[in-house]
Amino acid sequence: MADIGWGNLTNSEGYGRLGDTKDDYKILTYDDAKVNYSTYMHGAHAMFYSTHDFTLWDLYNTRAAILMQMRFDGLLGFPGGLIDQGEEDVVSGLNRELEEEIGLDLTRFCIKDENHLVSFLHEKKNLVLHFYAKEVSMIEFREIELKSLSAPDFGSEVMGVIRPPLFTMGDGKRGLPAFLTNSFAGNAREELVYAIRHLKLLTDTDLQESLKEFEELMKSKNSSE
Ligand SMILES: O=c1[nH]cnc2c1ncn2[C@@H]1O[C@H](COP(=O)(O)OP(=O)(O)O)[C@@H](O)[C@H]1O
Repeated sequence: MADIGWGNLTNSEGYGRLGDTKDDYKILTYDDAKVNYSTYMHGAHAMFYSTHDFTLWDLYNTRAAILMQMRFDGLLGFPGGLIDQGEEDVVSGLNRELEEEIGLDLTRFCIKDENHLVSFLHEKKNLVLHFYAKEVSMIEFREIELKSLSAPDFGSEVMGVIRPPLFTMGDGKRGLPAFLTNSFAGNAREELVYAIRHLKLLTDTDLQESLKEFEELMKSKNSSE
């Protein structure tokens, strides 16, 4: 394919380059990230979720609705992005991205520091990624989801919102294990798993089993390529 270059993306495309491994990301405290890594590029993403008790086909408890998105680049991720230089702070930058990407009503659902869940350092990319999670009611979740269709970035930077399945089907593979084999932006997969574990959206045993099946699926996927 002809090299069409990066144009306006030249200065930021390196942050999203593929090939990261799980080990490239180290957990940092929020304070450490802000105080000791202030010269690094910072990015922030948010997970809106609502627990619910719906059982699909009288079989699978869906447990929680989580909002993720299909991005312009074919990767799955959470809404958010890089914090522009000159932006007051990380959450202000994140809320700006959320308004653009999912049309979030900031008067009701804006992200605050207290929603911070975890931060990661990618030393080689000089990048710090912050991750936030906000619980809303199921009615509010539906409202956020529907409003995303009329967000400024819908259809261009964001191709649609999706909900990851949290259950595992009878074959032990389809459902969450298969979902996790998709391609994710940055460390969005690890963030999703971290949130499921720390917000106790699945039991430790169920999550461990899903992760084991996911590893198996990845092995067979890689060996068939
Ligand atoms: O959901 C996510 N979780 C964690 N990292 C992500 C997620 N989405 C994108 N990234 C990473 O965050 C950085 C910023 O990418 P993003 O495309 O969100 O920002 P931008 O729209 O401001 O360029 C890149 O390193 C990308 O790989």
